[in-house]
Amino acid sequence: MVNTSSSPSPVPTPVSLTPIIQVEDAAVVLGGRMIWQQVNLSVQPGEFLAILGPNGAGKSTLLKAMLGLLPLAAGNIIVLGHPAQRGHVAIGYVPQRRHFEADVRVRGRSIVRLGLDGAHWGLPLPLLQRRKTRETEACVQEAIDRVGASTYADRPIGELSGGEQQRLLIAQALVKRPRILALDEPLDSLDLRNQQGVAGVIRQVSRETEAAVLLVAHDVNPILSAVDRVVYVAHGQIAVGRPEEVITTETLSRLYNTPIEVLHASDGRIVVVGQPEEEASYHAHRLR
Ligand SMILES: Nc1ncnc2c1ncn2[C@@H]1O[C@H](COP(=O)(O)OP(=O)(O)OP(=O)(O)O)[C@@H](O)[C@H]1O
Repeated sequence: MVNTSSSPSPVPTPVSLTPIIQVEDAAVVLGGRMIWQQVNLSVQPGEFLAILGPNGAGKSTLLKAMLGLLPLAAGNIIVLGHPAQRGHVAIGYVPQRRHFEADVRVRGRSIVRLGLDGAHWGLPLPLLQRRKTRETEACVQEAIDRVGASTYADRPIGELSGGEQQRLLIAQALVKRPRILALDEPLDSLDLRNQQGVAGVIRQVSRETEAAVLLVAHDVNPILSAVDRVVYVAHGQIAVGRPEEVITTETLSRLYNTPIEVLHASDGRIVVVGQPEEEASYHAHRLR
């Protein structure tokens, strides 16, 4: 495994030295297959980490393991000083592929408020009866303002664009002022401008609130200027470090154990060439 803790050019250490998440020699097995193993990772408050890798590599699995949603086959994951635990109140989570159909009439503001009502892990449940205290509404408004959604927060969510819905879902995850923000492919299906916009919002939130961000993405390019470090998941292992340290021909070839070429386009984009199919290259090795 490549890990910058032993790299000659270490990642600048954020102000706090106490990790908010510590992953130690962790492994996950699903359906009799080793998804990844010997994973070591330390996340500091205020850090923005992108979890990258090909389809099926185990990115969502890594996020879910850190959220205590999946059991480990080996190792430990410590979150805020305790073993990773499902439903931690200090974690805001936006699961993969959530969107609202056009006929959903619930206002965006109500979707954000659900983050305070205990229905924030999973699809919104029928609206719970609750008292609209001034404090509650102030928290909801603060989260809406943070993601820049105040102009459309009172419209039915089903009428909003994918990018607008995504901002409101992030606001829902933010409403309890979490210390960790876990976002599974929040940029999926957005155009480039919206990807960069949402990434910028997340970056700003993390700077202002010191929340650690774990963001699963397929493409590093829209978030390149926002992230501190990347966690590249491939071939059952991870590589961790700054994008320019990890997304290199040398590191990715070592990770995949096959020649990979990393090209830099004239517009600054990074292109990874020769990435093997994850299913064929690693997961074909079933555990006995
Ligand atoms: N509950 C499960 N039981 C068995 N296998 C599973 C289960 N959940 C996920 N997997 C498998 O684990 C592997 C990793 O899945 P995961 O969703 O973490 O990948 P990913 O990198 O997030 O992929 P994608 O980019 O396609 O979302 C995949 O091969 C998937 O089929």
